[in-house]
Amino acid sequence: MATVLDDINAGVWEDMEARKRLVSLAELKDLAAAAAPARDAWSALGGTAVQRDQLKVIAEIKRRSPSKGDLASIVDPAALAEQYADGGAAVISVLTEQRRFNGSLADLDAVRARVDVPLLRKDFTLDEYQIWEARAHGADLILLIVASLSDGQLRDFSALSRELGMNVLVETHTEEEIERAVAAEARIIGVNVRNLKTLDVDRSVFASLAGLIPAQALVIAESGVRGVDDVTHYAANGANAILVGEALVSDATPRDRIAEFTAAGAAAISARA
Ligand SMILES: O=P(O)(O)OC[C@@H](O)[C@@H](O)c1c[nH]c2ccccc12
Repeated sequence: MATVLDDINAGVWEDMEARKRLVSLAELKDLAAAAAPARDAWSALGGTAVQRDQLKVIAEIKRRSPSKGDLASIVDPAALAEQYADGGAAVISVLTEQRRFNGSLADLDAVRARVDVPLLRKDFTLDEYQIWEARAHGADLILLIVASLSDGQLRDFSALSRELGMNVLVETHTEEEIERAVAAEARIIGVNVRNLKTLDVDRSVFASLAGLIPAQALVIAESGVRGVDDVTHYAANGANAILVGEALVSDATPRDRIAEFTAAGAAAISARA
């Protein structure tokens, strides 16, 4: 039976085929070559040992989702990004998937023009075309979802991203997916507590899997942050960073929320040490 993820990926392919007819790979490569060099998301996320006592926040710009429906209209994504940056977000995630999340590359362009923090192009990466596209539009970090890719694709897509100066966030949801991420030499590994095949959220998945990730890698807790209790829970169980969407886009003062999450995370990490 087709999963939710299969359906999303099918739409992503169709939309990408349409974009390929408008912008050739050769044109994208020229745009990527002309873009300012990628920013260092690894360092921003505290990849250097010194900063591992902090909890970094990856703040996401997300209008809607298949699980929650409409979350926020976000007429001015750049203004939201500015609030995220002011609040101390280490990285800003911009959802560019159109059909289910109502995002676009135009959102990425608008955010890139406004803020200096590293940007994650958040999409369902299925083809190298999207990696060139990400770089051409100013992304510094891309998402690879293990459940959607073969081992060969994981390795090839990671290698291309690195050649373009970008980092890769490799997303997992099971023990086997973590093994595959590690085998592909992923340095930034996310555990999504939302199962993309069913959309069920189970926050306990993070605590049961985070310990399987090698110490050199950065561990990102993805999804399900409602407030400081969830932040504390993820930080206490080994997160170096959290990826937060809904709680920030539906908050009147996302800037303050990020500062609050950062403080709660640091407190939980010092209690764990
Ligand atoms: O809104 P939340 O529950 O804070 O979740 C954010 C982020 O983790 C979620 O948007 C996400 C995680 N992995 C993804 C892959 C594709 C699209 C979206 C996602």
